[in-house]
Amino acid sequence: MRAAAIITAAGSGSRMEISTNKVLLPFGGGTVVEAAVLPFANPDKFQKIIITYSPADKARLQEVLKDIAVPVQFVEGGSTRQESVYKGLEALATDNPGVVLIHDAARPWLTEELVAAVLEQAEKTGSSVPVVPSINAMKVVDEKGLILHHLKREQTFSAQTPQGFSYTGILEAHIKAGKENFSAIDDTELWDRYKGPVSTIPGDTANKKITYKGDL
Ligand SMILES: C[C@](O)(CO)[C@H](O)COP(=O)(O)O
Repeated sequence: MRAAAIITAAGSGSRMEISTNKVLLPFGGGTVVEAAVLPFANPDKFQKIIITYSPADKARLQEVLKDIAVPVQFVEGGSTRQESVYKGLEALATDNPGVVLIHDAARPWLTEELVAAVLEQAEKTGSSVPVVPSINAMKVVDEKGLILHHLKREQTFSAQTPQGFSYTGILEAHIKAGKENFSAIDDTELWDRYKGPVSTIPGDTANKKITYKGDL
């Protein structure tokens, strides 16, 4: 069974301090979002790509993504990443893919190899997230700015996207979170809370997320 992908492009990019959506900025002869979507444009592996958008960006996103080799569906995002992903999952109900990969449009350095590795692991175990070891010492800090805990570096990792899950499993996790009004940092947190531990695979240090101006 072929998979589906949800690419989250509805963010406001407030930390970038620019008026344009960062995913529409120029990148490698195209735009950031094109580079983030292209590794999924393999019709043998993916049956559909969902792009979640903010209304102001819809026309431009449609224009830059018009030649993708897999059917692309545009779904208006919500006010949070979690809400946007849930809307994307709902939009896949009739396609009912076996596995869905959820990716940030702001990660343009993604490779086809990492997509294939996430897909393979999610098909095997139901969940998959690429992680890279932390390069800095990680601290838990309280609201007064004081360090509460020093985390063991060998046990701290940065979670990347794409994050892959069984479609029915992650949809169920989102529905349960909605009922409990639980908000998560990403989909692995939802999976962990409602389905069980998430399988990690080695990430790619080049697969960075554009968050601040200097990241580009
Ligand atoms: C999902 C994510 O990329 C994992 O590292 C990250 O949480 C997304 O963060 P954003 O601030 O919502 O872009």
